[in-house]
Amino acid sequence: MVRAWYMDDDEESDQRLPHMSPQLVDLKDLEKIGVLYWKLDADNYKTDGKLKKIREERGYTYEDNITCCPEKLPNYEQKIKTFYEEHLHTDEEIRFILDGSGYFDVRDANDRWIRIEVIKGDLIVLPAGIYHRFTLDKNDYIHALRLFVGEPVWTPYNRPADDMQPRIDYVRSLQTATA
Ligand SMILES: CSCCC(=O)C(=O)O
Ligand SMILES: [Fe+2]
Repeated sequence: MVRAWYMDDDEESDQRLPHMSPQLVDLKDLEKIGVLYWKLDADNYKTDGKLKKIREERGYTYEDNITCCPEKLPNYEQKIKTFYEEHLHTDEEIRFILDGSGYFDVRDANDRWIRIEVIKGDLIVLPAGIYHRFTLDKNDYIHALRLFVGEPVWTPYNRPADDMQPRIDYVRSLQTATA
């Protein structure tokens, strides 16, 4: 099961540390803010049909993969910095972790940081318009599939991006969800 928690207030120390407060977050809480999660078999996903089914249901037609580690990611230092700047996208961010681990941080409805630990076999979908960021953990390694609906657009829009339509739509969806 995915592990998630509210982050502690320590903004000084290494982003790669867990920054775990005692307040845990469960899947239902993640669903309320539009974050979806599945546990799949990362060794057999090509043949067991489960990812295929999700892809068909959600229209994920595009796929490539990304390896984040100093040796494999071109422009590593810059990319790691960019991933950790608070941003949103106009589309879902979909990652299936094939190996390694890391943290996706997402803002909850009250603007508090929730840290989601992702490990091998985790498929996570962040909704369009959610403010978020990504960091590697102390193992400095993750290998993930990136999925997308149609031609991929990876552009991050750093906060503040409150006037963008996907942000407006996302905020509205939160209000409906909690009404
Ligand atoms: C887990 S994949 C690495 C991070 C990433 O692709 C992103 O933040 O866009
Ligand atoms: Fe992102």
